[in-house]
Order: sequence, then C-alpha cells, then structure tokens
Amino acid sequence: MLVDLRTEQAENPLFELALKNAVCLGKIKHVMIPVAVETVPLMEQVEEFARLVADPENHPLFLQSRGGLGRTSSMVSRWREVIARKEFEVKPEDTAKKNNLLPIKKMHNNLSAFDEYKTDATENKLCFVRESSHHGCVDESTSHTHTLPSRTTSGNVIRPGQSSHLKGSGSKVTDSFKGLVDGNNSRNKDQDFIQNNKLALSNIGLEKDCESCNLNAHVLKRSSVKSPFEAQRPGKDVLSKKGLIGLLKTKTVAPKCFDNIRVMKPKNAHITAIVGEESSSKTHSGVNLAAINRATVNGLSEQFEHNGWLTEHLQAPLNGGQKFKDNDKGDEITKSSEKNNTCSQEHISLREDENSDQQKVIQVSGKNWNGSLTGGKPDLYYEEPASPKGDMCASKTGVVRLQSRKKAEMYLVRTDGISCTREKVEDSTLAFTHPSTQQQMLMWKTKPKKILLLKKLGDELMDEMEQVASFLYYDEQMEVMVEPEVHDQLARRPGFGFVETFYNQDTSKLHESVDLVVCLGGDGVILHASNLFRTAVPPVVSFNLGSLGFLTAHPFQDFKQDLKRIIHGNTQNEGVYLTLRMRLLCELLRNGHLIQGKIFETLNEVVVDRGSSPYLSKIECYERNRLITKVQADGVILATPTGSTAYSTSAGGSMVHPNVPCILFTPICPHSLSFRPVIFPDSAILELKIPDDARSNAWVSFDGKRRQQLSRGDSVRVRMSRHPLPTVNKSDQTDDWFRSLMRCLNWNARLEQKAL
Ligand SMILES: NC(=O)c1ccc[n+]([C@@H]2O[C@H](COP(=O)([O-])OP(=O)(O)OC[C@H]3O[C@@H](n4cnc5c(N)ncnc54)[C@H](O)[C@@H]3O)[C@@H](O)[C@H]2O)c1
Ligand SMILES: Nc1ncnc2c1ncn2[C@@H]1O[C@H](COP(=O)(O)OP(=O)(O)OP(=O)(O)O)[C@@H](O)[C@H]1O
Repeated sequence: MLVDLRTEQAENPLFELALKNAVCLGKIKHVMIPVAVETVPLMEQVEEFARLVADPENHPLFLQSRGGLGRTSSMVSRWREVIARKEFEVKPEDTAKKNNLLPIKKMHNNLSAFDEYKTDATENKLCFVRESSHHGCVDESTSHTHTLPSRTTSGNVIRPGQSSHLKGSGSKVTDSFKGLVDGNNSRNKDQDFIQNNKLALSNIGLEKDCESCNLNAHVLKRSSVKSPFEAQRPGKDVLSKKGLIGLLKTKTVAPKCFDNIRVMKPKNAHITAIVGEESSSKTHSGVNLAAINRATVNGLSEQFEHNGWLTEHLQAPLNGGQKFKDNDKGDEITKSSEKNNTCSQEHISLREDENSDQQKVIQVSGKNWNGSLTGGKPDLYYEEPASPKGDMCASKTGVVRLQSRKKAEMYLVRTDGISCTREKVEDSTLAFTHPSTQQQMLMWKTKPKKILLLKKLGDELMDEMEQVASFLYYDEQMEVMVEPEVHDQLARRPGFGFVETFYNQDTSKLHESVDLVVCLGGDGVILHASNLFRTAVPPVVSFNLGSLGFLTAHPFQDFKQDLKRIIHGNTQNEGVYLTLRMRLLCELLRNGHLIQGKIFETLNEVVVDRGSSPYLSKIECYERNRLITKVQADGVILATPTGSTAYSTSAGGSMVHPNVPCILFTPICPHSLSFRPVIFPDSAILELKIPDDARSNAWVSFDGKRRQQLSRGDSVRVRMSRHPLPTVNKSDQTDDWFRSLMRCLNWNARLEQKAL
C-alpha cells in the first residue's frame, strides 16, 4: 500500500502514470491522506494511518510525500504518539508500572499535554532516524515529546484509492478506531491494533538502526528522565558527531543528478511507461508500485518541453523504436550499477516520432533493481539517471567554455537531543523556511471566567482596584480574586462581598483556576505576579499606575475598553497579541547537589554579587559543565530579554527584544577590560559557582528579591524555564517595546540636527 500525504502535484509525471496504472490493475492500493505543505497531519489523519498500518493486508506499506517538507516525519512521529497513547489507554496499569508513571488522570493534573505521551512505545528508548524524504523513502523519526499543533487544512478528507477493496473504507475507519478507543469489549482488537503497529514500527528498523550505527549515545532511557521537557534538552553526548556520522552511514541515499526526471521505484520493481507499445513487466515480491504494462502519456510532451534538462537536450527528433540517444551522438543513456544504490542497468529511453511532436514516448525500465534496504525495510527510491556534467556557456570573449553547474549536495541534520531529522538541502541552498520567533496571538476557546486582580503593595490604588473589580463583576460577570491583604479591606466594603481570595502560603494550584491576571501598578507588580506563579502563568494584562512601568503597556484610563477586547476578543474573531516572556529556572546547588526547595523562577534576572564584602567576587562560570570564564568583578547578571532593560542595561548589557530567545550574561564592574557582556542561546545551561579559594562568600538574588548567601562550593544553575510569563500587548510586541524604550528610557532622544 502507498499512503500518499501530498496535496500538490507530483513533480514527476512518470510516477503519477505508473501509480495510476498500478492502481487500475489492482496491483497497489493507493490511499490519500492529504496534508498541506508546511502543516502537520490532523489527529484523525494520524489515526487513519495507524489503522492502515494495523491491517497486515496493507503491508508492505509506504508513506510518501515530497521531500524536506516535514509531513512524513510529522506523520510518523504522531503515529508513534498514537500507538503509545493507545497502549497506555489499553493497559494503563502495566504501562504505568513499567514506566513509573502516574495514571493518566493524575498526569493530567501534573503535566502538560505532551507529558501525557510518556509511554513505553519504544521500550523506554528514544532514538532518531529519518530517511531523506526527498527520495520518497520511508521516513522515520521519533519526536515523542513533540505535540504538534493541529491545524485546520482544507481537504482533510481521507480518500481511499480506486481499488475496489478499499471502497467505503473511509467511514469504517473512524468507527473502527473509535471502537478501539472506547469499547472495553474491543480489548483484543486494541491489542492487535497496538501489536501490529508496534511490529510495523520495529520493522522500519529503529532499534536496529540505533544499534548498527552505535547510537547508544543517542538513546535516552525515558524512565530516567523525570520530565519530558528535561528530556528535550540535549544531553552531553547526545549530539556527538560520532553518533550522527554513524547514523548517516547506515542510510543510503541516491544521488540527485537528474532534476527533472525522477522515477520512483520500489524494491524489485520494474517500471515501464510506453506509449503505443506493449511491454511486459515482471511482478516481483513486495509492492508492485510501478509495474506498468502500458500507459498513455497524455500531455507528457508538453510537460517535458517545459522541463529544463529535456528541453535543452532533446530538441532533436528521435528515431521511433530506438533507444533514447544522448544528443546527437547516439549514446544510449545507461546507468550502470552503483555500489551503494545497487541499481543496475536501468535504462531511460525516450522515443519520439520523427514527424510528430505530440508522440513523444518515454520508456524507463530497470533490471535487477535491488532498491536500497536499510535494516530490512523497504524504501522507495528515485531512479536518477546520469545527467550532463556541465553547461555550455558563452564568455564575453566569445569563447564557449564548459562550466560545471553541479554543486556538492548536502544534508542538514537537526537534532534536539531526542529526535533527529536529516533533510536534503534543495539545490544545495541553505535557507530558512520561516523565522524562529513570531508574534503570538491569544484567542479564547471558551470565555474566561476567573480574574486575579493584583495591585502594588500598600494602601495605594484601592479606588482603582474598586473600579476594576466592580467593572469585571457587574459588567462582565467575571469571578474576581484578590490577594488576602486586599481581600481583608475590599470584602468589607458594601457591594464587594463577591471578591474571592486564596492562601498566600500555597499558590501552586493558582494557575489551574485563574484565566487572566490583571495588574495595577508598576513593573514591580508584574514581577510579583511572576513570583506568585511558579509553574504555568495565565495571560497578564498590566495597567500602568507606577512610576516607570516599562512592562506595563496599558494606560489605566483605557481599562474598560482593553479588558473588553481581551475578554471578548475571540467572539469578534480577533484575538489579542501576546508576548511570551521567557523566565529563568534557577536551582541552588551545594557541592553539586540540588538544595531541597531552592528552585526559583525569575522574569528579569538572577544576580550573583559580592554583597557587603569589600573584596572582588570570584565566580566560576560554566556552560553545560564547561568552564567558560572566571569572573573577577562585583558580580554577574544572567538576564532574560525582559530583564535586559532592567539591571543588565545599567551594567552595560544590550537591550534585547523580548521575543529573542536568549540569555544575557552581563558582568557587573569586571576588573578586566576584555570582559564584555555576551548573549547565549536559550538552550544554554549556565552555572555560576563560588570556588573554594574565593576570598569571601557571595550573594544571589532573583528579580531583586529572595536574596540569599552562597558559600564557597555553592552554585546557582540557570536555564530557560518552560513556563513563560505571557503579557497581553497593547498594540503588538515590537510596538509596545519601542514605546516603552522611548517613554521610560528616552531611547535615542536627541535634539534633531538642523538643516544646513
Ligand atoms: N542598578 C540597577 O539598575 C538596578 C539595581 C537593582 C535592581 N534593579 C532592577 O530592579 C528589579 C526589581 O524591581 P523592583 O520593582 O522589585 O525594584 P525597585 O522598586 O527597586 O525597581 C527598580 C526599577 O527597575 C524597573 N524595572 C523593573 N523591571 C524592569 C524591566 N524589566 N525593564 C525596565 N525596567 C524595569 C522598575 O520599574 C523600577 O523603576 C530587578 O529585577 C532589577 O532588574 C536595577
Ligand atoms: N502585591 C504585591 N505584593 C508584594 N510585593 C509587591 C506587590 N506589588 C508590588 N510589589 C513589590 O513592590 C515593589 C514596587 O512595585 P511597583 O509596582 O511600584 O513597581 P516599581 O518597581 O516601583 O516600578 P515602577 O518604576 O514601574 O513604578 C516591587 O519590588 C514589587 O516587587
């Protein structure tokens, strides 16, 4: 069976022809699960795929799209999630025991969506393999923790192929899958489903590949990783060059040398497409994808005329019935056996009736095709005959010279420590497909209900608090929650009995009930809000009632209209923009061991300084256990992009747009002229340690609070937190940021130069 994810036309008309014919002859089942380019498959589509895999009648099964666009890998990785989740649902107790996991309900409480997929689908191993999908190969990857966003695409209908035995399977699919998920009495069916899918998974040789290329370094034991988020961080040796090279060695990839004719060939298949001539084709074991006796090549001539290579090289009329001649020299294009591809004696023949442009004939045949099998799995390959080695080109002097137009081909291997993908670089051109950071928009799926209203400390701003609270309760029918100290005052006032509160001592569950946080005050209130939410933070909207208010984008006088827009935005089909502000997760360590309860989330920065000691502080700085420098200074600031405009700026650090994923490393008065602030990527894991030979202890503080001493041998380990603080933009993230720079820091305010 061929499962086809394409929505676009195939580049290669031969492939389409071969496929149509094979389907008509009932030699292959062709199922379309269309996924638009640069989107990921919907869950129903993945479930449909899993169902197809579960049916042994569909084996061997090929999954194809077009290369380098990520659809096959998304499908495979989501497919694995489905199997894993399915397995967990079927035998939650066994699986949970095996993995030391919480039952799924409890997991819901404690973990986020992608945590839920922590199962034993690959026997606690995560390994990564992906064949280049440019070659229509079976594509494998295991990004278990990747919960890809589901997107609505047009034409998500799952269409069975023309093959009669597939007719009507579309509706059955959903039902049967539903049965598998819901019914207790379908337990055996469930187990078959899982078993068959797991079998298919092992058949594509993931474990084998890992072993064969000595990829132990890339295999993570899931059970040893407490949080899947942690698991996403590359371990020390996960990115080892040796491992990656080993992985690549096991993969054979046909060279791309013939851009405009690519013929997809399965193992042992014989592809022939002939107009007006009978040609027998053998049926081999395995998928008979392209076994074609006869095909009408409608419109082929036109397509070929527009296709570079052929247009250039096949202008001369060719003799009917003759083997295709290379230019006028009459050489038959024959590709001899290549060691790696074991593709021997394939012929590309193209015949054209001398007198008619309309009767171009193309014949592609391959003998002794062995395909390229890695770990026993079937691959589809493009048969790529030889192409001309260079291009004729006239120089200015009129001399015609031969210029090579072929650049070295390359792959891009990406890994996040768990999964690994290998992509062939199109036309050897390294390019970004999209920016890595984008503006985020908040749209409520259901209307928000509960609002946490915060104000700056003290008796100030009680009137403003009343105004906002009554607007939210009486006009917008919201539940309003305030801090205990404010509650003591507000709840006593007539008409404010509705306000609720919480226990300051335990705010760990606060994020589960609060939909939106409204802050009244300056930047300090937002820092305070950040401190209240140690894990996930609801969206925060802040009205400026402070002195500086760099982070408080909304003027207080607009509070009614802004809150309405935020609360009802989605019903008018327009969301509000958010800035996801990165926070830092900081852990205190003593002699390399975590100190219980000493974990902090900071929005601005963590500072290690000399405190009241008159001596220079000596701080060792490590990045992933690699000593990067010994600081001799008043201290070091590790700041987020949000914090870059606070203390870090005062110490000479750059001001960084809040959407840039990075960590700033800024020294405070370093006693070395060469020590300049640097910026690390957000993947950095930094550690600031007080060495044993330091003259004195140091101090550490988090957003200017929770200050504590660091003794010799103590350290603070800092990394990006998985929980950002989302702030609602007044306009958008860039506009808000520059407005704050100008309003609060008088950025680039200078009397303008007069004209001469
Ligand atoms: N020399 C300095 O610049 C210096 C010294 C100590 C602390 N701070 C900053 O103060 C922060 C704590 O703030 P606080 O309100 O609790 O103390 P605070 O009352 O001392 O306020 C410090 C000032 O920093 C401003 N500020 C806070 N976060 C900011 C940000 N992200 N961008 C721009 N300005 C910001 C505040 O508006 C306030 O005016 C610390 O996180 C630290 O960044 C700065
Ligand atoms: N509800 C609160 N509970 C406890 N501390 C708070 C609360 N609100 C603010 N703070 C703290 O009070 C201090 C002053 O906060 P404020 O909102 O006035 O900001 P600020 O830092 O002075 O900023 P700005 O310069 O923008 O006015 C900060 O240290 C802040 O962390």
